[in-house]
Amino acid sequence: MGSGWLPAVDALGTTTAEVASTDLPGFAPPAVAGHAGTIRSVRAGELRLLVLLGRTHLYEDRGVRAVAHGVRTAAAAGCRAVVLTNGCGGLDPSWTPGTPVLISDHLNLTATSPIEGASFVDLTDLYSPRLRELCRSVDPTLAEGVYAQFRGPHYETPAEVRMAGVLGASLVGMSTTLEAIAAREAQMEVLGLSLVTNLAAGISDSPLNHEEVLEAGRAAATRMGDLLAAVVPG
Ligand SMILES: Nc1nc2[nH]c(I)nc2c(=O)[nH]1
Repeated sequence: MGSGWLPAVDALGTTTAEVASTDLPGFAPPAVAGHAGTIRSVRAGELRLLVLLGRTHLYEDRGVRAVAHGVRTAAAAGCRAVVLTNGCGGLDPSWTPGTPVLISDHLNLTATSPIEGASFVDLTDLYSPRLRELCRSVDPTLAEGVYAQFRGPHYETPAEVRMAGVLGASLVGMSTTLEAIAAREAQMEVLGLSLVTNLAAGISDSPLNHEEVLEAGRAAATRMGDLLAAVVPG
């Protein structure tokens, strides 16, 4: 989860332990001082969850291993499924800020991969049809979209957003696809959940304001927590 999702975690269950991710080997220090990532063990009914708050983005130039490290740590700890959440830009004008969208597939526009060596991982149905159906059984109004990851940290130009649309994307972000690939390589079941916090560049004629983007994410995180809390026991 991005760090803005903290309100959602409390809706998931009872935190039974928490560590700073930098207390564990391999986790990069926070990109923004004072925003250290944490890893929580949360009991949600019969389930034990690991909630990783904060992620390493590719644009931090710490390498792809750092980007995939959180997912790989969860897999090593025995997690069999991962829910990847993000804030992103939307290409559908009806997706107002705060709209949750299930990720049905992705376009990895980063020109890189977390997989090293001749490991030809199949990515068919990477975003679990079973988990997406479970989400829709909780909220039938949930939209679905294809998520395109750009390297960032700059936002896309309107022309790049149009390009992503031509390629079939309806969500643009700077995370998630590399973590999803690493999760599939670790044979985890993957659910991707985007929170549209802004209309992608050029979709509306107002310029992007990162503070407004972050505020929309915080405002919607609680609602996302209710959805995750309804889905997770499944
Ligand atoms: N690439 C990209 N990433 C984002 N993250 C958020 I929040 N909004 C955006 C966006 O419009 N484009």
